[in-house]
Amino acid sequence: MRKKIVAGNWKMNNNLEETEALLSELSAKLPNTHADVVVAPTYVNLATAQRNLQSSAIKVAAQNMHYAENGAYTGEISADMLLNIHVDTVILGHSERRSYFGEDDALLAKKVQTALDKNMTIIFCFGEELEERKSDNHFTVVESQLKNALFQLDGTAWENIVLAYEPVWAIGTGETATPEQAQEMHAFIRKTISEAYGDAIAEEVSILYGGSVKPTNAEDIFGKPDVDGGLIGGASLKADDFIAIIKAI
Ligand SMILES: O=C[C@H](O)COP(=O)(O)O
Repeated sequence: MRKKIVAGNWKMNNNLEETEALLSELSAKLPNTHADVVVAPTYVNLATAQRNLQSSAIKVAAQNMHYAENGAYTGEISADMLLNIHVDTVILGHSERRSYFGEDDALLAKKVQTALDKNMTIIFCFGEELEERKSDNHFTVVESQLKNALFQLDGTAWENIVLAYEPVWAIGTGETATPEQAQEMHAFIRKTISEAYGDAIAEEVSILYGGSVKPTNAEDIFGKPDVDGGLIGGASLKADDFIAIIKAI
């Protein structure tokens, strides 16, 4: 049965002290849950987070990585550097990486391949912009994001991939996709995977929703059959909100 996952993407927030305080509050308040709980602090605090969570059920993920093994890539982080500090999960393709740092499908395909070569778990983000939804192109956009970055992989790769559908118009805006919009897109994503890889693989892939998930809407969104959890931004920075979202699953 596919996994339920609640992941917190802390983006460029929280200094060292704030990171440690949030981690200890989350550890202390973490409810019993069947879901995997993941947090993705900023790079400089990853090793600390990993150390502080050694005896916790909360997993640590990185927010990005480079595709190269090592070398002259100023400001970048490799898969081996993450694995060296025992971080084996990485978020790739977040819309902020795509729009502010020019990451396109071709680059993401390389990053995905490197992460898979290193046997890492990938939380792969994608989703349409507002104009694309308004012009009724959201299904086409999502399909092409998936096909361009992921559909060159063989079937076994999907064991290491978690999808995160994040409509860009819902990220940090307070405007959430309705549970029905999320379900409609998640069902479309699963059908698209099924057509390419077959039902068995499509049924096992966890598909998270991201975009203004809050304690007040989490239960309705997570209640939809093709929504397997969430990638949470703003609300994951407040322990009580994040815990409430975990409880909602
Ligand atoms: O990675 C998380 C998403 O960008 C969602 O962010 P948000 O919950 O602040 O809208």
